[in-house]
Amino acid sequence: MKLVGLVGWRGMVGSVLMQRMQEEGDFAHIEPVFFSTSAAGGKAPAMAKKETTLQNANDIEALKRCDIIITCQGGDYTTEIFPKLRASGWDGYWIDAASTLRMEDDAVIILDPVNSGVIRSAMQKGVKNYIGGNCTNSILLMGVGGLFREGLVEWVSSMTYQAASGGGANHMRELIKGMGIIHSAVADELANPASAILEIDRKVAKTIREAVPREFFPAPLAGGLIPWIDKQLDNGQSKEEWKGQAEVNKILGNTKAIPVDGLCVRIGAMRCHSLALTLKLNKDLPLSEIENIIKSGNQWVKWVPNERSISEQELTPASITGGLKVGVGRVRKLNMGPEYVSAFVIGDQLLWGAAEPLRRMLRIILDK
Ligand SMILES: NC(=O)C1=CN([C@@H]2O[C@H](COP(=O)(O)OP(=O)(O)OC[C@H]3O[C@@H](n4cnc5c(N)ncnc54)[C@H](OP(=O)(O)O)[C@@H]3O)[C@@H](O)[C@H]2O)C=CC1
Ligand SMILES: N[C@@H](CC(=O)OP(=O)(O)O)C(=O)O
Repeated sequence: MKLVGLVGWRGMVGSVLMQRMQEEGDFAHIEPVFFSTSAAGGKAPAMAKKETTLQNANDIEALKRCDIIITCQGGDYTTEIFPKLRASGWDGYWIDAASTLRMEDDAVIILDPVNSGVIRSAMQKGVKNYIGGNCTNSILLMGVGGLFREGLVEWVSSMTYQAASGGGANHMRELIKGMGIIHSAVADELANPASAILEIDRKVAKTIREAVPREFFPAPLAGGLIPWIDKQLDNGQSKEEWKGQAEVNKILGNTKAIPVDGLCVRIGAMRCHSLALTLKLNKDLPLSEIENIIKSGNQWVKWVPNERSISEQELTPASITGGLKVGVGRVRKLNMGPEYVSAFVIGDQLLWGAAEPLRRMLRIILDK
């Protein structure tokens, strides 16, 4: 059995990964070795088999024993450890959730329901570095990958609504704390149906400005939004916006880049990212054909007809969170012309956006 090193397993992405690996029986096919940057020598989690002690995640010799390493420890860890590990002569498979290596020539961005051809051809060529994509891009392609597969997309504008979980566990906690603080500020007035709504609104606005915590987010997210995600680039894009075109085209293995651009916005959802898309197709296709192509993208597409009631119920974080289905709806022709099509895509960013492609890559390697 292959020795598989697991680094970052107790973090937020890592915990979702462990949960999914248990659900899918992945541990039956591997000999796991659990690593930690903070608790080496401690007890490994219950999924451990022979190796029940936590190994030091910074110990190159310990890592070198592994045939495959999966890490969700983050970009700093990858930057520090990966070059040393390769320099030591380690030739195993490196599967990583962090963005550090995504755009390297010797790395493939993994999203096998969309790019299994790219992955398999890289494996044949001996590529050993397989990196999970940015959550927003993975959800975009899980949703409307069928249109890209058919070569129909001339360009796409992607306006995003991204959940707090994209920042990490502390960001999710800050969002909930903020919601509680806002409620507490007007709990008495809310309990009284006769209280004046403008007074409630005044108190809420003051609370959002002055009392909602902003230790992790740069501005209050509860009751608000933040129209910037990640670093600022010289061309005015945020780094998150830049990743759209760079990663989507790399995932698809395109030689000629399809333009992908838009604004990325943080909203007060917990772990579902949503995207409002404008797609310019290179043909005027009937909507029924567009629907069939989108549905044929992969088995996780949850098609939602463009009708009010079902869209309100099914294309929401409440409906999508915690599951692998990626909702696609609001598909219609836009006033700009018959080739311009809208779509709303929504997915759990910790599943397809982070953990799921990693465990599926492990199975691809094990099955090869
Ligand atoms: N959040 C997201 O949406 C996405 C994240 N990623 C990538 O995954 C990486 C990991 O993200 P994420 O899982 O959110 O990071 P976390 O901060 O939740 O976890 C990272 C590590 O922090 C350490 N840690 C310290 N304190 C705690 C604690 N109280 N509970 C759990 N772990 C703790 C753990 O390492 P140890 O056990 O060694 O101490 C853990 O493995 C990111 O840096 C990013 O590169 C990729 C796609 C999406
Ligand atoms: N930046 C994403 C989450 C993330 O970790 O992305 P990446 O893996 O590209 O750094 C968000 O905030 O929603």
